[in-house]
Amino acid sequence: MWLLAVILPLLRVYFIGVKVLIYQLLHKPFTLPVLPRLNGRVAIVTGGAKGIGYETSRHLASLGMHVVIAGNKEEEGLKAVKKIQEESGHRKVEFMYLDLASLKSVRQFVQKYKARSLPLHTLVNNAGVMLVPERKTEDGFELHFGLNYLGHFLLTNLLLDVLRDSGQSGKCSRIVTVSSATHYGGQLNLNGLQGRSCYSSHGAYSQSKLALVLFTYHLQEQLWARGDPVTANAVDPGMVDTDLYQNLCAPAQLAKKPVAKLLFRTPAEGASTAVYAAAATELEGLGGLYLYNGQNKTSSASSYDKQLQEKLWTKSCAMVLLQET
Ligand SMILES: NC(=O)c1ccc[n+]([C@@H]2O[C@H](COP(=O)([O-])OP(=O)(O)OC[C@H]3O[C@@H](n4cnc5c(N)ncnc54)[C@H](O)[C@@H]3O)[C@@H](O)[C@H]2O)c1
Repeated sequence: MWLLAVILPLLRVYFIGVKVLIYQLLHKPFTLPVLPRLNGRVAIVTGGAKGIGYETSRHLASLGMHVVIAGNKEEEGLKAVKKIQEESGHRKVEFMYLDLASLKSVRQFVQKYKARSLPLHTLVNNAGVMLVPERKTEDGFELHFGLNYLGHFLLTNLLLDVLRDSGQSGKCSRIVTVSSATHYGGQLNLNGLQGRSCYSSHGAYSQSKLALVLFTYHLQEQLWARGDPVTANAVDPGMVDTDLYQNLCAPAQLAKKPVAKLLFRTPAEGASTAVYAAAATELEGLGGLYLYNGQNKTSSASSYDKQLQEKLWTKSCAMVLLQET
């Protein structure tokens, strides 16, 4: 039983990792097309202070966007802001505190943001943690599920009215959610979402990334049904050399270093699909996509299961105490 619950998710994640690395060995990183200027438009990038999020923030700022880096490490966030401002000469970059592992913090962030009466044209749900030993969020949820998925679920829902009001036909607001190839190995355990009897950090991470894809597709259906000028897409950055791998065990860390040098994407390359989803003209009005290396790909079979999407949505609303619409 333990073997199945712990070893199988680990093997699945490593198998997927090897497949991604082979792909990256054989394919060049995606090159961004020329993107339009986005002066006057506002973006929030969660976890935008480092790694893929930092590169996403930097690129969106270079297109003229007002970028709000939302994160739980103030010093790191302010440093990132300064660096982007100095490099680009673009002043409209700022940090706002947001701890996605706390539903209270998510609500406070949204309250503060709304009090400023700023519009919101792009929300990049990027922040995440991976392979963390068993831990719970402030609200008692398994950490990967609570932070990577539920925090973003609540954040997006609370910001939907601003996104809706800021979008218009032909110029939709955009929600870009960073998932991962590990979602292909993810299994959503609706009866044990808050943790498993045998904890697997690999299973927990994959589950949270699958939940993000299910959420994106269901959200897009709702947006279309209401005729809202907002689109929602999921992106997969590939395997990227960032601090996300800090929780790998020591031997895996050692093995990762040379492999990462050769085969991992740089954070800027990893960010390119998120930037593409956030800004590309050819994606105007398109939603419910799973973008990888700049292309629309098929996500896992279970991510298209409409019943599962609905059940997850209903359960998530109950978990974050949000009234279902
Ligand atoms: N690096 C990869 O190979 C890879 C592959 C697939 C998907 N991803 C996804 O890309 C996203 C970015 O990861 P990365 O590789 O840049 O890692 P990273 O560790 O460099 O960045 C993660 C960011 O999330 C933020 N964060 C963590 N906990 C938070 C919290 N409680 N509240 C708010 N922010 C928090 C961190 O401060 C950091 O800015 C993640 O969602 C990750 O799952 C990464």
